Amino acid sequence: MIATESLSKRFPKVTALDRLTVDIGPGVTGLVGANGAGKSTLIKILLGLSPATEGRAEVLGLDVATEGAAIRERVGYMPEHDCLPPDVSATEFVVHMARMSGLPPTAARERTADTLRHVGLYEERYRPIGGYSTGMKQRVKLAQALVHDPQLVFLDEPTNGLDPVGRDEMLGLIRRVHTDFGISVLVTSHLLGELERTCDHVVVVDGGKLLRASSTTDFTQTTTTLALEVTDTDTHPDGTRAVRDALHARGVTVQDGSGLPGAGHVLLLTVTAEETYDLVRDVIAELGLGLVRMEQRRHHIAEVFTTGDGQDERDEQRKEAVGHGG
Ligand SMILES: Nc1ncnc2c1ncn2[C@@H]1O[C@H](COP(=O)(O)OP(=O)(O)OP(=O)(O)O)[C@@H](O)[C@H]1O
Repeated sequence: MIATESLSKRFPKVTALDRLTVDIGPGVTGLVGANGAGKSTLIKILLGLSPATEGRAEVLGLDVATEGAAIRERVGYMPEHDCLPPDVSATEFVVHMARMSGLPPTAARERTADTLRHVGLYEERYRPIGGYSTGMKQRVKLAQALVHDPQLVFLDEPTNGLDPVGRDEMLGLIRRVHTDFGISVLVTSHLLGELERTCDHVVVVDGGKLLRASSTTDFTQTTTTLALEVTDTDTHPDGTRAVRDALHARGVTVQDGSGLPGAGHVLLLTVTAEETYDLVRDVIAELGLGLVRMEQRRHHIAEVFTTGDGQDERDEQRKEAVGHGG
């Protein structure tokens, strides 16, 4: 759906995108990064609204440098900032946007009614937008991005300004944009946890650079830690040590987790493949020990942000994003 190759955007004082190469397929993809990471800049380049300084990019096989208009016909865009006229109703506004994208009057009205219903605006749709809550405004912005039945939508921070309930509702809507209509979605957020729940794929950018791109399950599975606690027996008075030695002998790296508060005799091991679980089960059975606890500590995407040098000015934002995202 989207392919970029060494894409850079330099402003006089800042490099917003730095040789970004990424491929994004169909489905719901999250573009994650702290404020200023370059997400909005990337979206504007992909829509053909802002030229890249270097590199190239394609959206739906169309070149962003030369085919911006064709891209915007096929792609919906929900901008980050409030851009709605306060004195017209949602219906009037969305019909207008549908007409702007080339739909004839009747089709524009029908599509508007369907789309507003889909995003959860009913009677309120006839009232002026100026009196809407933030959540309702976000829904109108989403509706105008969908009304011309695009193949792909770019949603820039759609949960901004929403309370937790509003956020969950918006994330549910975004999921349904794909499942109900087959429209692929690129959604940005600085809140990592919410994209982890909503997206099939996640692309993480930091300081304009690609930090990581993979499926959401890869993100979480490859970093799963297993906490393990076993009983002691007469044969193995220190069951924890026996398991650790046996797992070591089979090439599994095990850490002693007993230093952790309240952890007791706990071993921590990194699960790299499905077979690790079988191996653990076999080792415990062979030693004749009882299993007290086997618990997954699922790591979050947020952790990709904690592996850097931890020194630059983006740190505070990362921490904030991690804190809100879990
Ligand atoms: N028109 C511009 N002129 C100069 N600098 C810009 C311009 N647009 C963006 N930038 C800078 O480029 C960097 C990336 O900005 P961008 O808006 O793409 O980030 P973002 O990840 O979308 O964050 P946010 O969610 O805060 O918008 C920032 O340092 C920003 O200040």
